[in-house]
Amino acid sequence: MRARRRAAADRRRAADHGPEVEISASERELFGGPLVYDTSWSQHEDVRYQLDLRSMIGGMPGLVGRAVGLAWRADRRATIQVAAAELLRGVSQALGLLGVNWLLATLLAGGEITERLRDAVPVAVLLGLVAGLGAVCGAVSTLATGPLEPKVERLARERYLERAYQVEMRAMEDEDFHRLLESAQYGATSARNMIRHAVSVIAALLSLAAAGAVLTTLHWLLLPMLLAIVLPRALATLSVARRRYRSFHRWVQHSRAAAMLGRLMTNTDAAPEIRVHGVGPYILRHFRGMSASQEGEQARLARLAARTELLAALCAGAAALATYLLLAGLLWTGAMALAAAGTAVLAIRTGTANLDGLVRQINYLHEESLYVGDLDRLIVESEHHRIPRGGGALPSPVRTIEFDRVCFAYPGGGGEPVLTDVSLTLPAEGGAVVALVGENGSGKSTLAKLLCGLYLPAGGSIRWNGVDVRELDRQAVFGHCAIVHQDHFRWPMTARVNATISRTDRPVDEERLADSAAHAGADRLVAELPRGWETLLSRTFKGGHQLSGGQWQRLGIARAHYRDAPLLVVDEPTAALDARAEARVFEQIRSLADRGQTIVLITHRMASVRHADVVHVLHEGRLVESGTPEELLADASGHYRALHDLQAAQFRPVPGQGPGPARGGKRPTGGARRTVEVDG
Ligand SMILES: Nc1ncnc2c1ncn2[C@@H]1O[C@H](COP(=O)(O)OP(=O)(O)OP(=O)(O)O)[C@@H](O)[C@H]1O
Repeated sequence: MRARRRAAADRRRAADHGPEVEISASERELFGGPLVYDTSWSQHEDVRYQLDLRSMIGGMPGLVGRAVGLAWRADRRATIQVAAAELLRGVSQALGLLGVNWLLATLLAGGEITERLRDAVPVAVLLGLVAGLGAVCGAVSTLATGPLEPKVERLARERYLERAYQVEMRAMEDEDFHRLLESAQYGATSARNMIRHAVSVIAALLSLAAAGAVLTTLHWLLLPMLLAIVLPRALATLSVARRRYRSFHRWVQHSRAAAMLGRLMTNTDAAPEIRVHGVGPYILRHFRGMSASQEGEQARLARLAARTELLAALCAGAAALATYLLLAGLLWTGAMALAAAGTAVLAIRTGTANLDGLVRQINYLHEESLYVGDLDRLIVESEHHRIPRGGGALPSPVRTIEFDRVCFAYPGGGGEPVLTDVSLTLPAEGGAVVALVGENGSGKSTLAKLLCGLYLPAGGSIRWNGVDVRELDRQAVFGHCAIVHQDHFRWPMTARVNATISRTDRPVDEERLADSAAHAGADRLVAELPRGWETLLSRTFKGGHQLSGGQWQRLGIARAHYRDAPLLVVDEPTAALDARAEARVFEQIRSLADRGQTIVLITHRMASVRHADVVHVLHEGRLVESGTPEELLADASGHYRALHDLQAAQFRPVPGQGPGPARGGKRPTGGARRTVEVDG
């Protein structure tokens, strides 16, 4: 017997949890097996279905209190307005119920009907006034909640964004911190949602309390009876919600993959292949296949929900029947007047009306509070990772920046050293081109980032005129530097913003802007744009314009020039430029150095390095050679020489083939190549 009961319980539980999600044929074919999405940023997927009735009721005051706290910080006046309006609405509901009781008692009292009607008029007027008060309170609450919600969201988002840009780069690359950053981004929207859910919860609770209070005044037994009606429905709502969330969790990868297939069909980049290679029907077939299995799951959930709700309705119905029998008994024995019984029926209906909504709202409130909790945690955590404020002023003028046995490893790099014992001195006064060369991954860009203060060394020190960078005001260090990067960011804004965003601390200087554009060879490009500097450089918006990679690169160079910083780091500046533009950039770099700026040039083009004043060669994170280009070339067994010779060899003529045509000429059918000497 017991075994049979246990088996039945197991079957029920299995039906509740649902079958393991089977790998569909589409999933196997398209993705090579079961999909597992990285949901590590969302730490709360499972919390939704851990919530039970007890923890829900216990946690409710804290949750509502938290929402009120958020609202209070955003707008005290609006918070008071909402609270007062909701409270008054609850009171008006209780008064309304009592008024109905009074009205019924007057109408059902003995005596002439005309007399009874006359007596009922003032009560009816009072009831109307109370109902009007309730309606006005509802309107006031809506009016105040409208602007309050976005204000709460804005404040929370501002806190988030502020912290996001004020932390060290190191933190941005720390896996745990980044996960928190991802998770906390939902905190602002959740804070806003909390206000809405909290207002609904307060309104429903007050309505329930009003009904409960009136029932208690009518007969003490009626309150437990109300709870007996309410409880099964509350439990059913929770159970259906939990089941839905559990299913969501299991099927999330499936539905996301199906949605992704849908998006691929409308993707502009994929559009040519979809048409020419006939990919459309193939994707559509798999989309249909993946969607069909989800439809089955939805049907299963609907069956279970129908069963649970029916069961709950049966229990609630039995409790309601018992309540009405009790009312009949009380009427029969004369323990309750007919008018009071009528009011009780109305109070029971009022009390149970918004119940499903109430349970759901508390559930949401709980869930949203977890994301708001993440935001709070981010605020605390980011304090530990914040770029220190204050610090010593930069020495003036900065003469040298010295790396002394600098070691560095990226937080996400598994502790692998990227720079080891790097010691070098950069002249920071009088103008110079300092080139950093080395193979891919040798640490050149990392060294440049340390130079600009984006990272602090893990070992050794970086000293500005002998002062450790850790003791300096980092904002001042940033202020001393400008960066041109091959992958510089393309701001989806106007050309003007793209060139001047490097100096937002002062109004745009038109003269300097024109000078920067000319310097970067971007002046003609801008003149040809449909709206010149005001042209929007983003296709996301109507009227936006798209630049080519090389054109973006020129704007990036103009941006760094516009910043007008004493130290300019140029990291592979010419990767997307044509040969003429490239030659021009290197000429400009030299002229900037001649005018007093220090240029740190990172490049693989050995031909451009020959104009540098000093070259540092990195190999596997170590500084292996330093010197002028001539000195380094003279060392036949050196790294620099090896890199140089390798690149020069690519331009030598292929044996047996004659010299190529003149620059810009057409290549003859014989396949001859142009000979270019890399170095003098
Ligand atoms: N943000 C990062 N997190 C973890 N590792 C990184 C990060 N950036 C770079 N690295 C690693 O550090 C090493 C040095 O990279 P770096 O970009 O400094 O080299 P590089 O000499 O500039 O290379 P390239 O010539 O290819 O631009 C590489 O092994 C790279 O994988």
